[in-house]
Formats: sequence, structure tokens, C-alpha cells
Amino acid sequence: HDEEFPPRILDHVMKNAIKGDVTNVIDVIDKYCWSVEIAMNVGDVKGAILDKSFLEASPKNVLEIGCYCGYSALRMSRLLKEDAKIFTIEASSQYADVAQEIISFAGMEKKVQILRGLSDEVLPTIAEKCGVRTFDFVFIDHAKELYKRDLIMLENLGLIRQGTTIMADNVIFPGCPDYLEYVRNSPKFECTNYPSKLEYCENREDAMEKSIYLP
Ligand SMILES: O=c1[nH]cnc2c(O)c(F)c(-c3ccc(F)cc3)cc12
Ligand SMILES: [Mg+2]
Repeated sequence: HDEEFPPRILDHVMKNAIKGDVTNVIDVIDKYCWSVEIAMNVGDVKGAILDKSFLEASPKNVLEIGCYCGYSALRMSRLLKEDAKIFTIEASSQYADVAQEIISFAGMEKKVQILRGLSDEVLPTIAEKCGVRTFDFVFIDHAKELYKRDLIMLENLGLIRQGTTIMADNVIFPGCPDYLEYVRNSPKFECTNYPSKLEYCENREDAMEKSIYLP
């Protein structure tokens, strides 16, 4: 995926979406990605799986690792209950800049806070910085080789609690075998796999994995 994509998607959203209409911004991004160029958003098909788990969890404190252009943060923000909030970690300042613009354009800047930096640098101080003790819902969607490390960090830092829902994207493609092996063999996680397709593709398999933390 090329670095020039995010500014193009931002430009397209600003020109074609309705300011303040989060559902329309999501639709405009999906139409663009289906018709013009693929982006590594979770997309509409896997996004619907994320939505369903999100609604079931009905979380107050949400953590996302991997914001990219803000697409999944917008999907979750539109389902947030009153006084709930999303904290999303993004290591690329270019992606974070674009995501901030798109999230603000959609009118969700008060519900979504982007934390800039590497996940292993942000997580140790996130509780005091964000005034959160534990997260109720976590969406992992960043570099696949960091999924397992970061889940272990969340556990060790006490940032997840009995019943926290963890959703992971791309567990088939690109794939995160060490993460899957870890959560599925751990007695502390109750796992469910949701087979789907790679975003904006008809014929590439992918899946989401839901893991409920039960220490
Ligand atoms: O780096 C990523 N972070 C988060 N999510 C991703 C994703 O959903 C992808 F499909 C892909 C991806 C899509 C197509 C490819 F050929 C390679 C990676 C990458 C990421
Ligand atoms: Mg992904």
C-alpha cells in the first residue's frame, strides 16, 4: 500500500462526503475503495462483523491499535453510547494527520482521540494519560507481527478486565499465526473466529478473531 493513498482518500472525502455525516463518510470511503483503489481499512464486510461485536459489548472505553485513515474508528464512533470514548493509537504521523482530518470532517473529534506513537511506547502511560483504568473493547488492526506482543502488554499492564472483548483483523491474511496460537491455547481467552474476505476483495479469504478475556 502506497504512502500517497491517505492524502488522496482525504481529498476524495472532503470533496464527495457530507460534512458531519459519519455514515455518509464511511459509505464514501467504501465506494472509493471498491471502485478506485483499495486501502487497508477493515472495510464494509469485515466492518459489519466489527459493528456486531461492538454493539454486543456496548463498551464505555474503547482502544484501537492501528488507526490508519480513521475508518474503523468512525465505524465504532457511530455506535458509541453516551459518554463513551475511543482511543486509537497510530504510529505514522502521516496517517494520524489524515485520520484526524477525516474524523473531524465526520464530526467525531470529541468521541475519538488519536494517540500518536508506537503502541509499546503509548500503552504504558495510556491509563493515566486518558483517565481510563481498563478498556471494555479493543480492536487490533496494526502490524500483524505486533498483535501478540501488544495483547500480552495489555494483560500485564492491567488494561483489560474480566469480559473485555478483543477483536483482531487479518488473522488469515496477512495473518498473525503466533497471536492466534497464543489466544486460542490460553485458558484466559474465549475465542470465536469469523471467516470473511480481505477488504474490498471478492476472492481473498480473511477472518476476524474475537477473544473474550476471562482471567
Ligand atoms: O498493515 C496492515 N495493518 C492493518 N490492516 C491491514 C490489512 O487489513 C490488510 F489487508 C493489509 C494488507 C492488504 C493487502 C496486502 F497485499 C498486504 C497487506 C495490511 C494491513
Ligand atoms: Mg486490517
